[in-house]
Amino acid sequence: MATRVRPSSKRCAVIGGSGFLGRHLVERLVDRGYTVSVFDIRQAYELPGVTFHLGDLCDKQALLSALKEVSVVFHCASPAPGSDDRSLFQRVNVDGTRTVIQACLEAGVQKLVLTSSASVVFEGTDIKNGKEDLPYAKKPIDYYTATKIQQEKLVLEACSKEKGFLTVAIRPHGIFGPRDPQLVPILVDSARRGKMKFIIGDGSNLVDFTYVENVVHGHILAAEHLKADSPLCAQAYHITNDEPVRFWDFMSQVLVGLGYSAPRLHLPYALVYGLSLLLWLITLVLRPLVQIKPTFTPMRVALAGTHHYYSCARAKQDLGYRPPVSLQEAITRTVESYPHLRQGA
Ligand SMILES: NC(=O)c1ccc[n+]([C@@H]2O[C@H](COP(=O)([O-])OP(=O)(O)OC[C@H]3O[C@@H](n4cnc5c(N)ncnc54)[C@H](O)[C@@H]3O)[C@@H](O)[C@H]2O)c1
Ligand SMILES: CC(C)=CCC[C@@H](C)[C@H]1CC[C@H]2C3=C(CC[C@]12C)[C@@]1(C)CC[C@H](O)[C@@H](C(=O)O)[C@@H]1CC3
Repeated sequence: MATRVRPSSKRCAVIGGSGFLGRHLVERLVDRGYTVSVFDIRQAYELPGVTFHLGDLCDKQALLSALKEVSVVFHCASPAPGSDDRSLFQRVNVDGTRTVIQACLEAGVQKLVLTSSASVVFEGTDIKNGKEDLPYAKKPIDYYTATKIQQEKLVLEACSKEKGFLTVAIRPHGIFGPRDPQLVPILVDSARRGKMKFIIGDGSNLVDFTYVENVVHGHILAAEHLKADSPLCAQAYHITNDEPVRFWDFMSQVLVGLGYSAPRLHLPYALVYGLSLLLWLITLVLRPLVQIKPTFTPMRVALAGTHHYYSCARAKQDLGYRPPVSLQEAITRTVESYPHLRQGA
């Protein structure tokens, strides 16, 4: 009978390790002495000591070959949140996560750390200092959020001390930093097309934007503190910068830092939200004839015009989490990392 080699606790796999968060996580894990395997549908870079396994996480056999002798799995793969492909979200975030859990159990993985999202409780209305015990959104604002909820439930329900398989979910919010393909590039694209002149609402709404290295720190703390006798088992943790900021001040700082004008004119929130819903309906009706990708989707407008910031007290207490990089330092580093997106570049 073959004996299963006990995996080293420093051998881990990052599913989605070619992505924005995944790559930062891989780099930090390597710095901390972990042996890292990346599993992704694409290879975005090379790094000494990191092995790449190309495959779709819905394919259990492909996953199994990447998880050999791995003790910790970080699952941070997802289709891009801006997509409106409902079946893709269902296939990857829900069915695929079931496959990831199954593969982890078969491969003898001991810990699974899921990158969830604070948006799992967001329904488009204000959240102020939200704690992890807020109920999941009953009317999720888009397919991305709906499937992130199902994904988180699957992973937390799979936690089993009897099976020696422990799970935890990290809920970051508004991740930004160098190489982010979303926030800064979409913002700059909107500014270049003259769409960033307006502030949606009165501009006083507070939100969390979280520096990518702080999010990585939260993931690694969670993996290292997750033990059978710890309070982490089957729990979700908000990881934020712990410095809520006015949405429009943050956007303005990034824009001005890159040489663009800050938005100044105010538009009523209800009007812009209504228009974004109307536009979304029109794009749905016209989809068989023409593909339109609106900049101001109902989700983005809701995020831009409401309060949504979260307490990370639970992470502070159970993980000893403190954000290593302050918001100001994070904005400076981020702006400096995008010379190609500067005005006139
Ligand atoms: N960016 C944010 O603001 C934010 C905030 C909260 C939570 N999250 C979560 O963090 C995680 C990482 O987000 P990101 O911003 O780095 O996204 P990203 O798009 O940069 O990375 C996702 C990675 O997953 C891979 N992937 C997608 N489908 C796959 C599949 N079927 N099989 C294998 N790999 C697949 C992609 O190729 C990509 O490399 C996601 O789970 C996302 O829901 C992101
Ligand atoms: C309306 C406007 C000014 C648009 C430009 C910036 C947006 C592209 C950007 C602002 C807040 C961002 C955000 C996300 C995507 C990009 C933004 C809408 C997420 C929806 C990405 C997916 C994550 O899970 C969400 C989270 O909970 O952290 C993000 C929330 C903030």
